[in-house]
Amino acid sequence: MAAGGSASRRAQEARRQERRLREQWQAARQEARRWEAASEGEQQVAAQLLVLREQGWRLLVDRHWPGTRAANVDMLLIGPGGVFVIDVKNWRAAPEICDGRLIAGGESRDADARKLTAMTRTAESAVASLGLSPVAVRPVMVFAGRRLDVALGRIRLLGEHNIGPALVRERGRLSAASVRAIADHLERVFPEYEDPGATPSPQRPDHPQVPVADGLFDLDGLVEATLDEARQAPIEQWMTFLHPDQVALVRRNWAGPARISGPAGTGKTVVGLHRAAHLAQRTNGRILYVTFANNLPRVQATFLKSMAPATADRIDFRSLHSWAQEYLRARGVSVRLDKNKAETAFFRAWTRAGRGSCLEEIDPVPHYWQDEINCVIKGRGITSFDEYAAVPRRRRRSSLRRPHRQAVWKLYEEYESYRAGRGVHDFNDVLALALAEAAKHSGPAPYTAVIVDEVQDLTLVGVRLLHALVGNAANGLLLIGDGQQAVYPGGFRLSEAGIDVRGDRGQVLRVNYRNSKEILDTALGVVAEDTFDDIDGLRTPGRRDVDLTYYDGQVQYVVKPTEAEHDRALLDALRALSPEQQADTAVLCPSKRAIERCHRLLTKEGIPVCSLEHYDGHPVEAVKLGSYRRAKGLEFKRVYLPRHDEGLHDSGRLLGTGLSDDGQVPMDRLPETARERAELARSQLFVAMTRARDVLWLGSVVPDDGARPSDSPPGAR
Ligand SMILES: Nc1ncnc2c1ncn2[C@@H]1O[C@H](COP(=O)(O)OP(=O)(O)OP(=O)(O)O)[C@@H](O)[C@H]1O
Repeated sequence: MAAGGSASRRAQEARRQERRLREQWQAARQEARRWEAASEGEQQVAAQLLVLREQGWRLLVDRHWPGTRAANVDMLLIGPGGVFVIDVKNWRAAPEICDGRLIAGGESRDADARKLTAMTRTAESAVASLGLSPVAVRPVMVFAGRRLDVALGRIRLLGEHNIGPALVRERGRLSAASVRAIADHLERVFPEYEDPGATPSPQRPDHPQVPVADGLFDLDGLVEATLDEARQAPIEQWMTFLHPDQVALVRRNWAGPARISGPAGTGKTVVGLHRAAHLAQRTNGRILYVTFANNLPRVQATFLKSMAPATADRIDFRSLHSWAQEYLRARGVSVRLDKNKAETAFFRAWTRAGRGSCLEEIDPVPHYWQDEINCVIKGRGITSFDEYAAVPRRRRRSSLRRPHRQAVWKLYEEYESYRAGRGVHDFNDVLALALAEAAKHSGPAPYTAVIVDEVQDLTLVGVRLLHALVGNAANGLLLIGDGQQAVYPGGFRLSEAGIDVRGDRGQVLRVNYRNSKEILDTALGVVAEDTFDDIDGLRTPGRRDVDLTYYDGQVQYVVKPTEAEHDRALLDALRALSPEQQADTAVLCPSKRAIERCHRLLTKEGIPVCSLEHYDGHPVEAVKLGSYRRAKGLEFKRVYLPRHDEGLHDSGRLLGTGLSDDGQVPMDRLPETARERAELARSQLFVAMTRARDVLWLGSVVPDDGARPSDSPPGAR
């Protein structure tokens, strides 16, 4: 279609809108004039808002504020954009914001702002029972006869002529049925106001006493806003409605650090995001929302911006290490993070102190010992051998006697000496330096609240660092995670970080909103035998009880005798998807090598690919491709796991031990470190599988003479 054609259609539509709005405006003016109780300013504002009624909004005027003896709420407006608590001001002087304070005519008007915020909390509580998140309830101060649009913390200050267009422009979050149900509910909770001291008015409702000004209606603004709104997609359901238990967590007052746990897909991140927005609405400070992974903060920031745009600029979404580096730089502490040089330092140390030592008898793979240094020694901030000799090595399977620990310590000291000699830091050093800096810091905390998502992936030092930023302040630290989804070696307990989340400060979510029974059962089957220790010290069986809400969804097993046939089946399945379907599809692989291979396959076939490293949550018409680890915290309608069971066999394979790599070696006969590796590989596969909403595609290569049964791949048994 030529551009001219669509421009003229748009102009026609705008003219139609304008006619309709003119008629609605006339009717609205008549109606507003009948409200004798309302002040002149209120009548004028009401007339502007009544026009919105034709667009699906409900306006409740002059309501009693429940819980008070005789206070009223000027207006409640409920529509596609949410619930708005409106206070109308007819001030002689123009409102101004100075240093975060509301001023008019040189006088502070903060009391008015506080009162409106308190009214909004009453409305929030009223709709929480319907599952409406506080992000959907917003306070608005409207100034009769003025034009303005500014924010004062959570409150939006709008001129009489700006309010209509501003509200129509809000992204659609409530359906017509929800608007009706919420408005009916609020009508009951906020009954009509009857002024106890008022003398009966002599005026008759149909005798207009207060003239409502003509010609001030912002027709152009409203037409433009209506057209804009029609172009916007509505936001996701979960960005407005939660389970009442989730809303309760979002709004809860915790006296100190708190924790939310629960199996995969139970809405932990959803609660975390709503909580971040809620805290940003209630305080003036900044909120830090941290995860271990680099890609997740971008996606979460995108979601939050759609969900609660007014709070977005006060919430920092960061990965822990990038945040820590920036924190150090801002304090003038020099950091020379160099992953490659640190890696070289380790291998030099291994050559000198590891190779040929008693460590090789336990596990000949240097990476196992590199993990020991990273996750156990440095990850826990251990600086003396005595400490290391006594430490419980959580989630590490090998039992190390004193001579082994001495050998590890020697390797650690060699590594540190090489690393320091090269003048570089590793990732653990960055966190340790930041922790030292945070411990020194006095004065106001840089953040009002810190929310940590996927906390099980952090090290003990990482958690201590984030705790140091807010201490035990009320509503300060919230830790969200699930020990079953730990994808890195090692571990810690919250008590070791000095964090106490006993009683109501440890909450568990149990309802899965993401996976169908078939998909979840398949995923749980992978980790069924793996009892895990969570960060609160609780031992939990691998197969957990989960309540399900989502029933559509299927697992597709594709078993082919050769790699070529397997790859062809994958490509055929992906090519059969429409571009919109591809946009909600992920291909996940256990290793970098497997990702590179898949990337070549897909691009050669002309299938558009977006690396998970670059995905930021905005829809892209391309298949997402990345590692199991990078898929953490994300979800897709369709998830493809090519050769999904190979990682399991590789991890069980024992280098130099003579054990077979066909996966048939009984688990209890595998050496401890191989069992640990296999367990970690299963956790990663579990995470990848639980990313699938509608379709989980599990590919396997089993040669015709293969030892493995062809109807049910091992990963799925
Ligand atoms: N109250 C709700 N109503 C409907 N859907 C919900 C609700 N809560 C969460 N969801 C849906 O469930 C999905 C999973 O939520 P979320 O990602 O927060 O779970 P999670 O527990 O953090 O998962 P994981 O630990 O596997 O990363 C969300 O994408 C959202 O679509």
